[in-house]
Amino acid sequence: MSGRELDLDAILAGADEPLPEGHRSGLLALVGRPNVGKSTLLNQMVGEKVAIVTQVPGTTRNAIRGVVTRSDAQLVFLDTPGLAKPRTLLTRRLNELVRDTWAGVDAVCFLVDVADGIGRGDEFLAAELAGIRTPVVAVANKVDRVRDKASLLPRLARLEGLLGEGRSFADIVPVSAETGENVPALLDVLVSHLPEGPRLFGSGHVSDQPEAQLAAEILREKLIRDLQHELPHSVAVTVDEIRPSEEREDLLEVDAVIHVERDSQKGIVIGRKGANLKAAATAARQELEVLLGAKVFLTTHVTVAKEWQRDAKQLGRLGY
Ligand SMILES: Nc1nc2c(ncn2[C@@H]2O[C@H](COP(=O)(O)OP(=O)(O)OP(=O)(O)O)[C@@H](O)[C@H]2O)c(=O)[nH]1
Repeated sequence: MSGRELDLDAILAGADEPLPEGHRSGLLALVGRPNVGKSTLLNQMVGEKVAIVTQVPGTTRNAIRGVVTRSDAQLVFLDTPGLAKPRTLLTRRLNELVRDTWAGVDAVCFLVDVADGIGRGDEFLAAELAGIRTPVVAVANKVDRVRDKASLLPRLARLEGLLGEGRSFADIVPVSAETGENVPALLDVLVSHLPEGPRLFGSGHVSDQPEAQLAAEILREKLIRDLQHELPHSVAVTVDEIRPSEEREDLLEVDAVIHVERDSQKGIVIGRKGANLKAAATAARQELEVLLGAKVFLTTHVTVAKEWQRDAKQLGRLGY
């Protein structure tokens, strides 16, 4: 009968999996001029656990390009669009959004092609990256194509100075995305720049709209964080879709349903004068705006799941 019941189980099972102490997680922006090897690197990093995912149709600009889940860490890679020449008000605004994303992620992974050499496209991006506080890890890709290994050192030295005076890369890691050489070391370096925290995605479940799933998990994490003493794990969150607002082009609408098991838990989730729910929803919205690169309008609805599941007639009326 109700697929909804199964969904809840899957979400709760994934989110409750025990994680080792010191587990890290975070968002990373993958930045680099066209053809430097971003897709190749991502495929190499995610390996079999690949979760290359489609973009939310509409105004979402930061697609989740891949999720790397290890036993000790989870890395969520965002692909931000390229910066355009700031000729019009629109391109200026769009560039601002890209910069906001770079500022809001935990680390930026900046790829260059050391075989081809560093060019004006890289310099342009580096100048933009120099203005943010987020740690930037420079990845010198395509080392397999540099035949004369002695020439690698001056190339890396040039890369080192690229951010300009007073600003340096958090790390510089030479790799070959094609052969996989040194890619495990790069992953370790990236993980070292992430904060401690639980997985953003449950264990391997990636839906056909992973941004919606991630939105649900972010809100659940905020609720659990605030209410863990009163509400041990008996809360699930579902988001069916993220859709562009019909009224405002730059706005995404997210409707979240919070499922609890008992009426008493509903009161706890909502809190006095709605304070608990408001605090969790605000924190979740702020994180989602970074993730999706757009303004987010988040609505929440709390429902007592057990009662729904028991009442077959009611479920029928609701279309389950
Ligand atoms: N030899 C070699 N080739 C590579 C390496 N990484 C990527 N390539 C090749 O470089 C080309 C571009 O790689 P992509 O991964 O598509 O580059 P991208 O940065 O995702 O490109 P855009 O989607 O245009 O931004 C492809 O032909 C890859 O096979 C590498 O480490 N060594």
